[in-house]
Amino acid sequence: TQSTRPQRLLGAVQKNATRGDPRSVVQAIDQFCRQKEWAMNVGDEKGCILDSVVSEVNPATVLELGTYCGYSTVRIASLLPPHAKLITLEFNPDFAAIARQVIAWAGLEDKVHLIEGASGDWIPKMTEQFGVKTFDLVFLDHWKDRYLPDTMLMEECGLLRKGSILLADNVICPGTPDYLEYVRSSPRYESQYFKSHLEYTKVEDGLEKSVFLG
Ligand SMILES: Nc1ncnc2c1ncn2CCCCCNC(=O)c1cc(-c2ccc(F)cc2)cc(O)c1O
Ligand SMILES: [Mg+2]
Repeated sequence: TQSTRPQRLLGAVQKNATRGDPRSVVQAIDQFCRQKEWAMNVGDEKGCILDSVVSEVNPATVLELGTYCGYSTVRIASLLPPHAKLITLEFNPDFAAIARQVIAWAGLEDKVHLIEGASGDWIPKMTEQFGVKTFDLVFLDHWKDRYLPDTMLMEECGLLRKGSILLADNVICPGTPDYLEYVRSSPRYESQYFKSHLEYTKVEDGLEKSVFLG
C-alpha cells in the first residue's frame, strides 16, 4: 500500500537524523521538504523567527494549535527551560501518530503533551485536564479560520494573562484576514508582523506576534 507524505517525512528523520538530537531532526525535515516533497511545516526561515520569540519569552507553558508532523513542536520544545510544558493539539490522528514518533526521535517526549482532538473542544478543558492556568506562549498553526474563534475562546476561558504572547503562522499565505484585523485593531493586543516566506518557497508569508494586554 502507498505510504503517505507524513510517513515518508518520518522515514527521512529516522534515516538522516540522530536520535536525541533535535537540531538534526529539524535539519532532516527541512532537507526532505526542499529536496523531495514540500510539506506544511513552518520551515527554517519562519522557524528562526519562532526560535527567537520562544527564546525571548522563555515560557513555562506553551500551547501549539496544529502539530502536523511535529516540526515546530521539536523546535519549540528544544528551547524550553526544564519543567516547562508544551501542549500541542492535533486534529488528524494520522498526523498525530507521525508527530509522536518525530518528537520521540528528537528525545523530547517528556516536554511535550500531544493531544488528539479539535482546538474548540479542548481549549475549554485545558485547566481541568492539565492544571494549566494561563499560557505564556500560544503558537497558532491550525485551520486558518479557527485562529480568531479560538483566540476569543482562550480569552473567555481565562487562558491568557497580561503579557501572554500569541504567535500566528500563515497570516499572509494561506492567510487569516479576520484574525489579523482583530489583533491589529483590538486595544487588548499589541501586534507586530514578521515578514518572511511560505516554507520552502519564495511566496510571501509571515508571522504575527501579538501581546495580550489584559
Ligand atoms: N487541534 C486542531 N483543531 C482544529 N484544527 C486542527 C487541529 N489540528 C490540526 N487541525 C487542522 C489543521 C490542518 C493544517 C493547518 N495548516 C495549514 O492548513 C497550512 C497550509 C499551508 C499551505 C500554504 C500554501 C498552500 F498552497 C497549501 C498549504 C501552509 C501552512 O504553513 C499551514 O500551516
Ligand atoms: Mg503553518
